[in-house]
Amino acid sequence: MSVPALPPVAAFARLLPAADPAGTAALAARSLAGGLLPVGVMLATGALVDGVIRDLTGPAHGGTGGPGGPGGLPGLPGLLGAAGGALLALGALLLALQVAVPLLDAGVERLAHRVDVLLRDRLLTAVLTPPTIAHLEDPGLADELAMAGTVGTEKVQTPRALAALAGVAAARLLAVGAAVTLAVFAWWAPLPLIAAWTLSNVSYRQGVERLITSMEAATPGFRRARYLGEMALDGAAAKEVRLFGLGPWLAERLAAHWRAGTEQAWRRNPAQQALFAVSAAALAAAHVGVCALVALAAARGDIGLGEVTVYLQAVMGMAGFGWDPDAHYLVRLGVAPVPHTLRVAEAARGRRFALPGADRPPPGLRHGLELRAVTFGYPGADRPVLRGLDLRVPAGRSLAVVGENGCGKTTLLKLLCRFYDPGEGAVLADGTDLRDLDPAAWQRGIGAVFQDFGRYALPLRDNVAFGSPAHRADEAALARAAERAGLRDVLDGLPGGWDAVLSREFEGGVEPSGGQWQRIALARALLAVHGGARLLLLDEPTSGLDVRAEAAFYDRFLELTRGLTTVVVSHRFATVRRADHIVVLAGGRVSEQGSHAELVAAGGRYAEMFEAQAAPFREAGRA
Ligand SMILES: Nc1ncnc2c1ncn2[C@@H]1O[C@H](COP(=O)(O)OP(=O)(O)OP(=O)(O)O)[C@@H](O)[C@H]1O
Repeated sequence: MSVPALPPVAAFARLLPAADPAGTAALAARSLAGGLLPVGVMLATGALVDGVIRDLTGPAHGGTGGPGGPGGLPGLPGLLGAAGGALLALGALLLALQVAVPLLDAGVERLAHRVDVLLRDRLLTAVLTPPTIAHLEDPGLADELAMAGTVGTEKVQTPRALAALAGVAAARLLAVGAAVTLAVFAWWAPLPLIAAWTLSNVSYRQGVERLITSMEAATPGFRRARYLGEMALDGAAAKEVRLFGLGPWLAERLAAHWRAGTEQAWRRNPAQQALFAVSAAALAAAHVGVCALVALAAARGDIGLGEVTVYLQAVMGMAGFGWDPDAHYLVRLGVAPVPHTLRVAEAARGRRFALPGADRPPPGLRHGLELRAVTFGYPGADRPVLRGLDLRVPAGRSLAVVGENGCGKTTLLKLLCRFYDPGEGAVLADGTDLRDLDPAAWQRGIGAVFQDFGRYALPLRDNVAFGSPAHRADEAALARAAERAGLRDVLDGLPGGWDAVLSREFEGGVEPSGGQWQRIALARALLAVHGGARLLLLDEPTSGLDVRAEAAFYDRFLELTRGLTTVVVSHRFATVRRADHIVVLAGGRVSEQGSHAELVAAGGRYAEMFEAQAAPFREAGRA
């Protein structure tokens, strides 16, 4: 089922009651008050003018002749005079406008924030829902996500849009009241004004729609521009930007992307300009015509001054049928992201929320893992990375995967995590296809250190405890994970200990070195194991470690992985050779497998790679 393609304003309006029923009622009341009270003000002004004239001209002219008119007890209007009654009514209406509207505005503002939260929540749920991550690498989704938060270069502000919407709704209501009032003068009098305002609406609406559509079409370019802008600010890129003199290139590319994105949006549109001119002429003619008729009727004595006042105000009030450039633009801009959010949410609907809850026990792994005839290619790629791969990973044993750059080692680990599903074949855990398991529970049962592991600008405690949030306060478990990951020295040197924030971007924060970060990631994976994970995945776990730390790691490799089903990807044979079983990946399949000794003896690709790494050390030893 697809999202019914409601116009953006309608789609937005439909969300309001779900976000905050009371706030929606406040919005409706605010619109009613803002629309109807001014109609009352308009009528009361007419009555006031009439009243003043009657009071001044006395009973002979049909007036009350002032307070306590002739004969009998005066009523309140009598006491005050006709003008006094109208003045009272006018005062009451103006007071109501002054008090009710700001009061209701508070409710509207709360509604705006709740809608914001609702939209964000839907987006977040939609993005986190799939257990796999392929969707996050889809440029189409990245564009939708960008448009769900911004229109072109403008960040969307729901509160401003909603306040503008209340204003537009009130203006429309006032316009209806004004049209009805003017129809009392002549039933057809509102018609030319409605027609002219509608024409002007069309011309403005076309312009804004064109602007928003072209801004949306330019989103991929704006995303690139934003990326370049972030590059200029990003600490990691800052070094190379300076070293390689990339500044002018960055500035030029950034400007080019902005230009390309905005050019289309602001291009002149002669058809729209012509429509705009015609609507302006129609508006002028309609106003002059209707006002002239009102004046003529007054000159003939058909209507009094009070009526003239009311009808002229009604003519002005009918502007609410037209286009308020500021308010309408704000509304349209504010609701523009809604269809994108709904589309992203719709695409994810029906799949259960997949974030593994920390309280959910990870499943055991008793027999092991198997990849059966797995063929897998990344979405959009023209060639598969893995082609009919068969591989067994016995439970409780360690498996090392080696192979040339780009042969698919990391991809294999990602399939084991079910970040992607294979195109053909299956990944099985204890004989069950991963697709038939609860993805959240499965992922919860894995401790992993990827090459691009997370470096969180948070306290060290959180950086490690993310592996098993249930053990966040378990000092002994944290200390053991730190110890086993070789983090003890790092910890001793940190001024804040476990509470030191790992980023110089925050006051008092520290910046760990590359190798220290790697040990932190390892500690996190080991804490996950402590929390019950039964599968440990290590992707180049020692690439950032110094010689001593690396030696300590592989000395402890057997201890770290004992009893655990472990898959380690590494180019370092010092680590690889300690695994129970080793496979060489080539051409998307396992090309060789066995123990280190068996593979060296076989004299194949593994032996070649091992020799290439060992030879320089042997020669250095001889020298
Ligand atoms: N997210 C992705 N989307 C598209 N292609 C990808 C993605 N990740 C990796 N690839 C491609 O898949 C192939 C295998 O990548 P993978 O990272 O699995 O190789 P690897 O054996 O781990 O390499 P290395 O030894 O360099 O770490 C490469 O050609 C790579 O370009």
